Amino acid sequence: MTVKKIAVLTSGGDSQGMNAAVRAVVRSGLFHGLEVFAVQRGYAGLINDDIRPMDLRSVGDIIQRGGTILQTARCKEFMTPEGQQIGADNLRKRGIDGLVVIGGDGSYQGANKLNKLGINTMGLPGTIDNDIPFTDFTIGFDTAVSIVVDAINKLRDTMSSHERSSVVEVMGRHCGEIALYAGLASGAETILVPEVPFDLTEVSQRMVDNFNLGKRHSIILVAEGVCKGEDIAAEITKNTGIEPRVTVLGHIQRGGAPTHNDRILASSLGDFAVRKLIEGESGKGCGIIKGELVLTDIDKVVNTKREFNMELYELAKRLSQ
Ligand SMILES: Nc1ncnc2c1ncn2[C@@H]1O[C@H](COP(=O)(O)OP(=O)(O)O)[C@@H](O)[C@H]1O
Ligand SMILES: O=P(O)(O)OC[C@H]1O[C@](O)(COP(=O)(O)O)[C@@H](O)[C@@H]1O
Ligand SMILES: [Mg+2]
Repeated sequence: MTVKKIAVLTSGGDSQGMNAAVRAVVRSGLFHGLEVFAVQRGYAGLINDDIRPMDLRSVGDIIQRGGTILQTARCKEFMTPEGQQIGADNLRKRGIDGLVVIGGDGSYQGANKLNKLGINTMGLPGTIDNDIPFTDFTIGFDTAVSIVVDAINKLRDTMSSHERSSVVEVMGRHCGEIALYAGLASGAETILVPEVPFDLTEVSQRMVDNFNLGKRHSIILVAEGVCKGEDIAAEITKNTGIEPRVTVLGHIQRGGAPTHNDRILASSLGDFAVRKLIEGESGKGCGIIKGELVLTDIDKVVNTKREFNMELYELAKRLSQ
C-alpha cells in the first residue's frame, strides 16, 4: 500500500540546508498529491504530539535560511522503547504512514527504530559533521567547511603580520571531515583528526623545522573529537616555546545561509525521499554518491562507520610543506 500522508522532522544538531530539505519534502509531497505534516522539535515533538499540516506557503521564503523552521531537539526520552512507541502511535492516530527524518547519525538510529515499529521511514543526511556513510556529502557540510575556510583566511592575515601560529578547533563530534576538507582548502600545515593517530612531538618538531626553513606562521587544525585546541597549544608550547593562539569556531559553523551546493543537495534528496516513499520504499537512508542519488538500508547505514579519506589527508600533508 502506497503512502498517503507523510510527515517531516528535523533532529539532532541543526545544519544549513535543513530548511531547503523541509521545503523539498513538503512541496514534492503536495505535488504528488500527498497530505504533508510537520513535526516540531524533532523526536520531542513526535512524543509531545506537536504535529501540524503543511501547505505550499508554509515553506515559503526558507530555502536561503540557516537553522530549521521546524526546530530541533536532542531527546533522551526517544532513546527508550516507550518513547519510540508513543511517537509511532501519535503518527498512526492521524493516519500518517510515512516519515522523513532529516538529521545525523543519532537521528538515523531513531528513524531505524520507527521503521521497525511499522512507520515507513526515510533518513535524509542533515548534519555539518559529514559522518554518515553511503553518501559523499551530508546537508550542511559544504556550508560549514566554507565558514571554516573563511575564518582561516582571516586568521592568516593577522598570523602572517605577527609571524604567529594558530590552533583552530573545529566541530566534528567523532569525525574529522570538517577539519580535513577545511584544512586542505585553506592550506593548514597540520590537520589533527580522530581517525588518524598522531604524535605531537613530531608536529612540534615540524613547526620548528618549518620555522628554520623560513615559514613564519602556521595553522594547526584540530577536530573537537581529538581534544581541545587549548591542550594542543599547551603541548606545542611545552615542546617548542612557540605560543600558538587558539580559536574555537564553535556554533558559528552551524549558522548562516546554506551554500548553493547544500541547497541543491537538500532539494534533490528531499524530493528523492518522497518519490521513493511513494514507490513503496521504507527504512532507507538517502544519499548521493558520485552524483547519483542512492538508497541504503538504514540498518546498514547505522551499523557502518564512514571511511576516512586518507588520500585527501595525505594530499593536504604533501601540499602544506
Ligand atoms: N540509539 C537511538 N535510538 C533511538 N533514538 C536515538 C538513538 N540515538 C539517538 N537518537 C535520537 O536522535 C536524536 C538526535 O541524535 P544526536 O546524536 O543528538 O544528533 P544527530 O542526529 O545530529 O547525530 C537524539 O536526541 C535521540 O532523540
Ligand atoms: O549543539 P550541541 O548540542 O552543542 O552539539 C555540538 C555537536 O553538534 C555538532 O555540531 C553536529 O553534530 P550532530 O549532527 O551529530 O548533531 C557536532 O559537530 C558537535 O559536536
Ligand atoms: Mg551526529
